[in-house]
Formats: sequence, C-alpha cells, structure tokens
Amino acid sequence: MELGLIGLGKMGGNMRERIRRAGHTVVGYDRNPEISDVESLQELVNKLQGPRVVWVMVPAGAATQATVDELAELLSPGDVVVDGGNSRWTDDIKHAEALAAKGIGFVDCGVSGGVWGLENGYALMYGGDAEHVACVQPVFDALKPEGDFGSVHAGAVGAGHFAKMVHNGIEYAMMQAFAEGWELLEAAPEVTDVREVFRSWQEGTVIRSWLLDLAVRALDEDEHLDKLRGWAADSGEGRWTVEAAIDHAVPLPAITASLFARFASRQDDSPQMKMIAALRNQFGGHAVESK
Ligand SMILES: O=C(O)[C@H](O)[C@@H](O)[C@H](O)[C@H](O)COP(=O)(O)O
Repeated sequence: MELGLIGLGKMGGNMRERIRRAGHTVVGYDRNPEISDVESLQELVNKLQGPRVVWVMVPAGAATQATVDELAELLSPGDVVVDGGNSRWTDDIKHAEALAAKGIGFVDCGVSGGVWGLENGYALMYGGDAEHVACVQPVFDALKPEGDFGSVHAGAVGAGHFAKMVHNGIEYAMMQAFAEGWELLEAAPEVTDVREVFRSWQEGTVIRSWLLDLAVRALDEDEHLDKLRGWAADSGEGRWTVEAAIDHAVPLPAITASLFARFASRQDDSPQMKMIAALRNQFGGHAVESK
C-alpha cells in the first residue's frame, strides 16, 4: 500500500525504512529537506492516491496539533490520519472529532521500541473505529515485531495512547526499581562487582527483562556511570499516567514515586529539605549544614 509519513526523525526515519522493507510505498515529509521525500504536505498529499493514509510522527502537543490542522484542510473524505507520536489520549478525541467533521478518519497509535524498532519491530497499541484501523492494517503489520504479540487494537479513539501512557508509567517504575537496586548494590562494600551481579540476573531470574539487558549494556559502556550526571527528563506520559490515576481514584504509589524521583533529579539543592533541616533545628536544635 501507499503511506504518507510526516516526521522523519529518530523514530519516523526508521519506521519509513521498515515499512519500505515490507514492500510498501512511503512518501515521507520532514521539515529538514535533506531527509524529506517531498517539499511540502501539499506535495505529499498530491503524491498519494485516495483513499489516503497519512501517519503523523511529530512531537506531541503543538507540532502534532498544527500538522493535524493542516491535514484537515488538505485531505479528502475517506482518508485516514494516524497519530503515532506520544500524544496525550485526550488530544486524540479532539483530533478525531475535528477530522470526522470533514469525513476524515482518525486512528491513534502508541509506538514503543525506540531506536531498536527498525530491526526488532515496533510494539503498537492503536485505537479507533474498525473501518479506519482496517485501512492502516498493512502498515501495522509491517511495523510490528515478528511473532504472535506486539500489536493490539486497544479500543475506541484514545485507547491506543492511553495504553501507551500506562506502558510508559510502568516503564518509569521498572527503571526506578533497577536504578534503586543498583545504587544500593554500589553502596555495599561487600559487593565487589555490581555489574556482574546485574549481568548474572539476565538469565533465570524473576526480573530478567529487556530493561535489565539495557542496564547491563549501559554498565558495559561506563561501569559505574561516572560519565553521567544524575539528571533525568520526562516527556509527559508519566505525568499523564498520574493524572489519569487521580481521575479514576486508582492508587499508583510506585509510578508516582518514580515520576517525582525525576523531578528531584533536576534540583541542585532541595528547597524542601532546607525546610526539613530548618524545622529539625527549630524544635530540636539538630545540626544543619550551611551553604
Ligand atoms: O516505549 C518506548 O519506546 C519509550 O517509552 C518511548 O516512548 C520514549 O523513550 C519515552 O516516551 C520516553 O519517555 P520519557 O521522556 O517520559 O522518559
């Protein structure tokens, strides 16, 4: 089939390659002319025969919104837009409604796999009407990992990104658990080779996993992670997971703590711990450290 693919960065560029390897035609557009197949969205739309399927793979938020708005003007009834970025699921519902008013279908798709997806395949979680999903199915089949699992029609519009959001919440908590265990092992003088402990866990243990494999890979590159600062960003999905948990009154202590740990990582000093120190000093005369 033919696909229009907008956004050819780290994810989109590799996805174009994987879809082409499966024998499909991909017309890619990127703001960077060096990697783009066409010069404009108009040209991308012109090159596709209807009914068109156009996959949006640009940063969540303003960039996705602007692209969907532009596509709403350029596409025709019967065409389908797929948002494969890490959009908030509530945006999907707005996008689906705006496009439906013009007879254009919408499918949201959470994509997992990062830079490894070209070779390993991308795990896909999508939401939307069955008729719109069916239009995209050959592309889903090209992108997904080989084997029985790795893709799911999770439900109505928004369900794909909701599932990906929860996946990322779990990702936060799993990474935090590995990170905490690693720090504790490093702190224990009895343990002489922490990296080998992690490596040994890769087989036979309850916690063997791809994240563990990647932790070993990172330790092989930098045994004590001395080259890194203890600083971690977040792209939004952890926050949205916690917000959804509040909406549904579902307790998520592990995921919430792992999100807050990232916020703490970005502070050079802790204002709240200054207050703790000040209060201990006030009520008990306990020692404080001055700057
Ligand atoms: O499943 C995946 O492939 C990852 O989750 C991917 O989606 C991305 O690496 C995260 O969005 C990073 O998220 P944070 O910046 O919030 O850690």
